[in-house]
Amino acid sequence: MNIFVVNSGSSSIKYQLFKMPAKDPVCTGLVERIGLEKSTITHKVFLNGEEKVIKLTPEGGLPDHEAGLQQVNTLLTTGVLAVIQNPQDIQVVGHRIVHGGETFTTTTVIDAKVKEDLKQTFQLAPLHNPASYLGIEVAEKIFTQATQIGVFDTAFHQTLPPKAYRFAIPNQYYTDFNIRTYGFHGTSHKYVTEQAAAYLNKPENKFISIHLGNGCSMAAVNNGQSIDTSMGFGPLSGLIMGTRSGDIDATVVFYLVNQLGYDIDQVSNLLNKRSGMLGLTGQSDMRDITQAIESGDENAKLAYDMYAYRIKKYIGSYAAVLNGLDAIIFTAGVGENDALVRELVCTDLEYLGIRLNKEENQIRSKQIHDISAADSTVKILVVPTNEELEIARQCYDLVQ
Ligand SMILES: Nc1ncnc2c1ncn2[C@@H]1O[C@H](COP(=O)(O)OP(=O)(O)O)[C@@H](O)[C@H]1O
Ligand SMILES: CC(=O)OP(=O)(O)O
Ligand SMILES: [Mg+2]
Repeated sequence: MNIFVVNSGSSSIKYQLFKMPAKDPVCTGLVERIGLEKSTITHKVFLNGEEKVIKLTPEGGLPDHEAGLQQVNTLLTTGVLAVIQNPQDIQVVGHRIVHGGETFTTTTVIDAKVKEDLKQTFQLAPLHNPASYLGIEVAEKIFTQATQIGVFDTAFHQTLPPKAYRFAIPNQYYTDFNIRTYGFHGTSHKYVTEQAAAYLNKPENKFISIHLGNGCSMAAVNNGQSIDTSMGFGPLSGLIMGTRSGDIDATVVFYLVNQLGYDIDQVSNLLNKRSGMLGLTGQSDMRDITQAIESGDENAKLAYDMYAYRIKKYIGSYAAVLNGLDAIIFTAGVGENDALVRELVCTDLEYLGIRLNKEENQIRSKQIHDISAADSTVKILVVPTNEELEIARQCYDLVQ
């Protein structure tokens, strides 16, 4: 079964094509800088164990998601590296959807009613859900024979107990307006904790999963069930991220509005798009910020310390709610690649039984990698995430 997985961001599309049940993708790709001048498409095809890469910079850029996916369709269907004959060969398109709200608690076939309901979630995840919706509309036009399926970041966190997901505001805000913690990156937290359980041969386990990409979140996972997580009602709270503030006292919002005259859109723009590492250092990509540290930039150093300190506080908190700890898991772009972040996080956590092997920490690997010292009672693992594979699996299970 040909399952095409689409992970639409506000200015990017990640995709993978699977011939399920095989778990290795036939091709993968990334469309970047949609809506800007220098859009790029990096398309990789895997043929007999070999990787062939096509890099495109379309003339005049890619104005929108439709243009991006149309180009991807051309790459899939034409030339010597074509992987399907025509778009009708795709039976399922699996979409990553960040926020499912109260309505979508599990993997769902997308029809007109679902699309209507999805619009209600736009203001809950303004950076993400409108882009996913666009991705669905475009995929419907191109892959006309395919069943479109949504896989929600929030679904894995449905097991949170009320004491973790409720806010201490009057009950009516929960009962009437569904204001509660939902949690995000669930597909990734699920995937990496399952991988870790298999790797450690520990079906019963207490794990802390640390997903550090552009968006960052942590989850306390007990025997495969999420019991607490750092993102909340929307994907803004918790850890310090590329451009998002993470946890911040709500009093700051009142002050911005009442004293500095901000309107609410300006506050949202500030906290979602201009804060986090970008606000602290002027850059949001950790590779650039590491370079700044190397050239002696004090702001960059402080920002790294703050970033790691926030993660450390959540590790302490989740070790407490789990009442024990078998492993902490680093994943996603920063978690998998940034040795300095991992070292800062793991320093001075001996009390919890966390001891890093600094040499192993420097080694890059595409496989699961144990970076804990021999005397660490808690395993420290780097587990490459694969949200697209997890989405493909869930789609396959649903249509089988
Ligand atoms: N080699 C690297 N060293 C440090 N950070 C990296 C490296 N490669 C990627 N990153 C970080 O990973 C981030 C992207 O992570 P990713 O999981 O792809 O995020 P998203 O899915 O949210 O776009 C980049 O913004 C960058 O900060
Ligand atoms: C939920 C979320 O923050 O997603 P991303 O990391 O892809 O921005
Ligand atoms: Mg991501």
